[in-house]
Amino acid sequence: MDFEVIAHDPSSGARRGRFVTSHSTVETPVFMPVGTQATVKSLSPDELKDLGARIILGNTYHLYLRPGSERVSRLGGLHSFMGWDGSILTDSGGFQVFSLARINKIEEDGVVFQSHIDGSRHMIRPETSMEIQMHLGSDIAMCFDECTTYPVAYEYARESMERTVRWARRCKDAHTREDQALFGIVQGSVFMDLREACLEKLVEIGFDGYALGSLSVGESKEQMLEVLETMAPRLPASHPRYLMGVGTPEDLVEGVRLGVDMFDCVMPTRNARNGMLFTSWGSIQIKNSGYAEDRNPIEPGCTCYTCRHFSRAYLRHLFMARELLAYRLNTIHNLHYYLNLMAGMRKAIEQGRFEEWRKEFYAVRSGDY
Ligand SMILES: Nc1cc(N)c2c(=O)[nH][nH]c(=O)c2c1
Ligand SMILES: [Zn+2]
Repeated sequence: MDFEVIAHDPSSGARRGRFVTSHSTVETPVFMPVGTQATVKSLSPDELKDLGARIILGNTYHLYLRPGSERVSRLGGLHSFMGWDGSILTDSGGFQVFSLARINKIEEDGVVFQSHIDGSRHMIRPETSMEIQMHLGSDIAMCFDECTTYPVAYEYARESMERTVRWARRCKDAHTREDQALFGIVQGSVFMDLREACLEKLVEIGFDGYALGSLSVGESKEQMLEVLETMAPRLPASHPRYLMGVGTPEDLVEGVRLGVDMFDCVMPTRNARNGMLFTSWGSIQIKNSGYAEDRNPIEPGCTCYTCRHFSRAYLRHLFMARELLAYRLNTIHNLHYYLNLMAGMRKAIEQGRFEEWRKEFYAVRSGDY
């Protein structure tokens, strides 16, 4: 998968890039909406496309358990199964296995766990994760890894990171699908020596892109920023840099400033379903009674379908009545906000004015995060 850096911002590590998969051209920096169970919740592929999404994320753990990756393969692969003709990145399965399933044991060979759906016992090995993702047919697969929680003891973080590197080597050896890129995931928690050692070993193995995992898992913003400031610039400049599972609008801006190219996070879609709507000055909780007769759109000037057609009063009514349309309209707005934020940063980098854009971004925010 060829990654091209088109422009560098003169006053930060921000960069504008592009990569092409067999399904779409992806302009970076990019935000990937999360499509956990072969759907970005409540939206159709056409609506995603209209919002400007060109790559989405699928969860390997979920799709393996239901409907099953071999079934998806028999049905033509994930793109045709879900009717999405853009690009798809599937995560490693590492995160959900460690965060959702009941872990029975982590051993050198892989992880034995019980399904959160029916309690059935499974074992995912690095080779299994590769088989699942090759069956799904995503454009980008992620190496199987252990996503460590926070806090974690240094000794455990070291052993886990070293195992993740051995698993990455096994993933590379087991990955045989030519039309699918494979990214390595840098682990090591908040310990910089472990992070740097991990990156060095992953680069020796050689991947199509490099991700930073186990961030935004409970560490402080300062700790996350410290890892980002140390590691993002060290990820190979000629390859896509991917910050997994992050984050708030501010996290995206700081990640781009430090040279990150790809992001995914459930925040815009999950918060939409909880009635938390993003705006340029911060966020609004639509259920607040103050919006009961507010004829304004979520954000005056927002060009999304929701803001062009509906008032806060109506959106509050739908949310209080638990109408399904509430989740759809809120999701459309929040994803539009995130995708539009990335488009604004891409344009600012092209124009060499990212720092100026960043100052404007913070100037209008009320910091209510
Ligand atoms: N926030 C995160 C989301 C994820 N899907 C992952 C992952 O798949 N692997 N490893 C990770 O560290 C990780 C972190
Ligand atoms: Zn809007």
